[in-house]
Amino acid sequence: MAVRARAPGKIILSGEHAVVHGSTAVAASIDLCTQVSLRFPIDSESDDSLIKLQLKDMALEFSWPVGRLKKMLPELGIPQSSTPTPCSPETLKSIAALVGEHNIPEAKSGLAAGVLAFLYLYTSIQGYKPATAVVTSDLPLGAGLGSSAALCVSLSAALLAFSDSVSLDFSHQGWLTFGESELELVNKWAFEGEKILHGKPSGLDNTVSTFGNIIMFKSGNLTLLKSRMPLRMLITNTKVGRNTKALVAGVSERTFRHPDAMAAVFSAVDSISKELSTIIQSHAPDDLSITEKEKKLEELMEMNQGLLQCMGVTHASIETVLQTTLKYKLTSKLTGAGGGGCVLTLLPALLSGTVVDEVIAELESCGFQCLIAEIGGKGLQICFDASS
Ligand SMILES: Nc1ncnc2c1ncn2[C@@H]1O[C@H](COP(=O)(O)OP(=O)(O)O)[C@@H](O)[C@H]1O
Ligand SMILES: C[C@@](O)(CCOP(=O)(O)O)CC(=O)O
Ligand SMILES: [Mg+2]
Repeated sequence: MAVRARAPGKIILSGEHAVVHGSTAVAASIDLCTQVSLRFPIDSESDDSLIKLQLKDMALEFSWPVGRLKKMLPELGIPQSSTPTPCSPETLKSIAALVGEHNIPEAKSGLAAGVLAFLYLYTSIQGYKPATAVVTSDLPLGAGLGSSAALCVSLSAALLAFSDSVSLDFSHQGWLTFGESELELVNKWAFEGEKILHGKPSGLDNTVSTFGNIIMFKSGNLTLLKSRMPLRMLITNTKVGRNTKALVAGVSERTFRHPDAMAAVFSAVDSISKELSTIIQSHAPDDLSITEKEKKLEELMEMNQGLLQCMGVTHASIETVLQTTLKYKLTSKLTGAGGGGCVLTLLPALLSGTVVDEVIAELESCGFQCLIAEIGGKGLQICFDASS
C-alpha cells in the first residue's frame, strides 16, 4: 500500500514578513505542487530495516537504519501523530548529527534543512516504522513560492494518512481531499516542520498550501477570500538564491533596533492587506471598474514593495525586475521572503498579449525566468495506490 500527497506553492499578494509580526497578509495557492509518495514494506520489523528519503529532482537518496534512529532519537519512539509538538533544541541537534552523516554536496547544502524537517516529521508521526518516501516538486526551491511549506504539508499528509489520527477510505480511486479536522491536523504538523525551515514562521505558507484558495491570514487565523476580479500575475524568478530563515531573522533584528519605526511599517502593511482584500472581493460589473480596481491594486502593491524595502529585504535583481516592468507601465512587488527569489507583476485584464510577450522577452534576456501560474486553486490532495 502506498499513498501520494500533493500540496501547492503560493504567492503572497501582500504582507510577507509583516505577517510574522502580527500583520494581515493576503496569499493564494498556485498550480505548482510538491508531491510526496510514501510506501511501507510488507515485513519490516528488524533494526536493519531502513527509513529512506529520495529527492528525485536532485537525484539524492538518504537512508537511516531503524536501529540508528532508535539510538539517536530515543525520545521519538512513540508516535504522537494527534498532538503536533515543536522539535526541542536537543532533538534538533541529534537530527542534525544524523543528517550530517550524509555528505550533502556543497552546492546543495540548503537541502539539509528540508531533510531535518523530514526526519522530525517522520519520526514524530510514524516512529521508527521503515518506509520509503519519494519527493518531487514543480516548485523552484528557495525562490519565495513556498516550497518549504509545500514539502511540510505534503509530507505531513502522507505520514498522517497511515496514522491512527486519521481514518480514510483506502479504496477511494483518484485524488481526494481531507476533511476539515484532518486538514487542521496536517496544517499544525506542517507548521512544526516550517519552524525547522523558517525559524519563526507566521504559518501563512503552510496554511495556504493546506487549504488552497486565496486567503487573508493574521496571527494564525485564516479567512477564505472570493476574488471578483481577474487576478493574472506574472511571476519572475530572478534565480538569485536566498534563505527565508536568514531574511526573517534579519527583519526581526531590524525590529529590535528600531521598534517604533518598524511597528509603523507593520501597521501600514496591515492596512494595505485589508484594503487589498476588500478590493478583490468587491463586485465590479463592467470593464471600467475592473480597470479602476486594478489601478488601486497596483498602488497597494507599489506601497507594499516600498515597505518591504524599509524592512531591508529587497535586492538588486528585484529592483531590475521592477524597473523593467515599469517601462511597460506594469507594477511589481517581491513575493515571499525577498533577497532575490520571485517577483509578482500584475497583468491587467485588458493588457495585450503582445505587451506580455515583450515584457517576458525583456525579463528573460536579463537571465530571469517567467511564468504565469493559475492562482487560488486546490490545496492539499491525497491519492491511495492499492496495487503497490
Ligand atoms: N522538494 C524538496 N526537497 C527537499 N528540500 C526541500 C524541498 N522543497 C523545499 N525544501 C527545503 O526548503 C528550503 C527552501 O525553503 P525556503 O528558504 O523557505 O524558500 P521557499 O519556501 O520560498 O522555497 C530548501 O532549501 C530545502 O531545505
Ligand atoms: C517571509 C515570510 O512571510 C514568507 C516566506 O515565504 P517563502 O519561504 O520565501 O516562500 C515568512 C513567513 O510568513 O513565515
Ligand atoms: Mg519557505
